[in-house]
Amino acid sequence: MAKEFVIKVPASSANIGPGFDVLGISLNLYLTVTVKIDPVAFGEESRKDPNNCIIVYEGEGIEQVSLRSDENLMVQMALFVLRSNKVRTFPLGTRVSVHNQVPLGRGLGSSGTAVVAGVLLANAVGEFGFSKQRCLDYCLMVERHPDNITATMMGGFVGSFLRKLSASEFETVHQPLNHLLSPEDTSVFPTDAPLNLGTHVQYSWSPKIKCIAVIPQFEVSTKLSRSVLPKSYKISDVVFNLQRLAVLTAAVGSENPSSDLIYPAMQDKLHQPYRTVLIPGLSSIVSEFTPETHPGLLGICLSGAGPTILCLATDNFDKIATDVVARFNKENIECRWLLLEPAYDGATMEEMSKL
Ligand SMILES: Nc1ncnc2c1ncn2[C@@H]1O[C@H](COP(=O)(O)OP(=O)(O)O)[C@@H](O)[C@H]1O
Ligand SMILES: N[C@@H](CCOP(=O)(O)O)C(=O)O
Repeated sequence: MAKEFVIKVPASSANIGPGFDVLGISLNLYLTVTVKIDPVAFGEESRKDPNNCIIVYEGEGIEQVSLRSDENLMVQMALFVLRSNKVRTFPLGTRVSVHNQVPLGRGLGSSGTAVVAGVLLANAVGEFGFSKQRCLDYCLMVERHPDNITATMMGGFVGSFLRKLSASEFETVHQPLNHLLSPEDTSVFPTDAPLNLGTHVQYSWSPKIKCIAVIPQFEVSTKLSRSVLPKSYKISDVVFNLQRLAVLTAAVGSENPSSDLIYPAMQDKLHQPYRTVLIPGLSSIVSEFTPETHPGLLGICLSGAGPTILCLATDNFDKIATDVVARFNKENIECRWLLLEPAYDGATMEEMSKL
């Protein structure tokens, strides 16, 4: 029996200034995965792969993403979920065609899209019928900051936290990633993901607010960008962020969003100041661009772990974006920019046919 389905997963921008590892918004830029399971058409070819999975890829990341099923993050993630549920490989004749619009290593949550797509892929292939909440558990085993993943999966503007783990859950969750994703012995099924690892809420977002993403032409991996952060913080810096976080989450949902509230509420002392060493121009950009210099601008911050800059605005999108690009150009950094909106549906899976 042949089967076809399409998985569509939006990009995300995490942190939004003060919400480090807490806030995320899904954006209408997509990783789209078309899956065909057809033993007659693809059985012979898929047999060449130890996991019966043919991967075809186009779009962002084409030069760097591995097409081997045991090295590709999305497919590794799907295999982890399949094996957690006692299914060793994909069905014979599985062909996964990826079209990716999400640039890699730019702070737009590409790894989150790959992880979420992988879990939905396994859910569909294995016919497990997991809810999105259960799918999140598998994602949060691998990405231990819930901000991107939760926004990408659930859609819209989202706040989230991870729950406290028992000692045995801690061991399950914190095992080395290669034990989970590239196990040496594929005959041993991994311990299943603990239940309800993440809790989230979806906040209101004014339809007047658009997201300008200014995307530099260089990559900063999230791992590197987290390595420059301090191990502990001054209480005054933590309080600075908490105060702004509380105001920001309500201010962006207002019918008439106010830059008087949003601009100062998007300031941060927990991650951006430390990441300036990796992103030339960052500290000037987030301080020099204001609602006074650029009417229509509501607030400006680093997107995720960077290097993309996120500007929230209600007007003058071209002017704001091209001026940020010009500021990066002064640092000899080329950029492109996109005008984006929240992707409210989050990740979706549509079954096309079952023949
Ligand atoms: N579509 C994809 N398919 C497979 N792997 C991907 C895909 N997108 C991202 N990745 C993996 O995620 C890495 C980037 O993740 P990360 O450093 O967290 O940056 P980002 O800010 O884009 O999430 C890539 O180097 C690659 O290993
Ligand atoms: N809170 C994380 C978010 C990383 O987002 P990404 O889009 O860069 O993967 C962080 O700031 O490290």
